[in-house]
Amino acid sequence: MTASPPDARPPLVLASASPRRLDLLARLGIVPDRVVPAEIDETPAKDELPRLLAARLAREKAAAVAALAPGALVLAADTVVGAGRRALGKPADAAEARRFLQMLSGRRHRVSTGVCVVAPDGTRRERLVTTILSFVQLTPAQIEDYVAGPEWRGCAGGYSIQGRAESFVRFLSGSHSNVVGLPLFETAQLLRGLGWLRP
Ligand SMILES: Cc1cn([C@H]2C[C@H](O)[C@@H](COP(=O)(O)OP(=O)(O)OP(=O)(O)O)O2)c(=O)[nH]c1=O
Repeated sequence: MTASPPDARPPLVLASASPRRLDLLARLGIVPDRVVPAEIDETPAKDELPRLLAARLAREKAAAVAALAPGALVLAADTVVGAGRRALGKPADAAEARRFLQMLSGRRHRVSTGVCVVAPDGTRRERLVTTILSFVQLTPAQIEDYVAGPEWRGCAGGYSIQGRAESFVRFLSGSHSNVVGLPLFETAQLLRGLGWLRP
């Protein structure tokens, strides 16, 4: 009889260029074996709802990287800010970040993250997590000040809750890590469900 190898888990590939996702996984004690950012078109389809966009893009990122990483367990995510029916992705420039913050000021909005895992045998598991937030009314000076800094860059909705923008958040209901880019409770559940993480 041959003994099973000490760690028979497939290698984990994180399909993301986001340093936030790497940091969040580290909080679960997980260090991916490889990081392979997915190159996909993130343009929303016409009238696509924000949360459905997040789910679709996570699925597409996972599929794109799974095709490049046979034998691996691939984890991908996508975070979208939803202001009503409008999906706010990563602002292209400061002017767009300013418009996004004006839109979010004094309002309730949702942040949705799609998480998709593809196992080596092609099994796909997904979760879609939504957090509800409410921003205080921002003054024009607050918005200008924020946009003059670096924290809006690369962040859906033009803000980063892990920085100064936490002071804009009057109310949050749901997962905080979901807003930062990866809902940790649900991600751990997915990995446990596939037997990759111990129960
Ligand atoms: C709302 C919000 C978003 N974000 C980040 C999380 C995501 O990195 C980013 C949303 O863009 P995504 O397209 O989800 O991710 P990404 O482009 O950074 O990385 P990749 O596509 O390679 O996985 O916004 C924060 O860090 N803090 C916040 O408060």
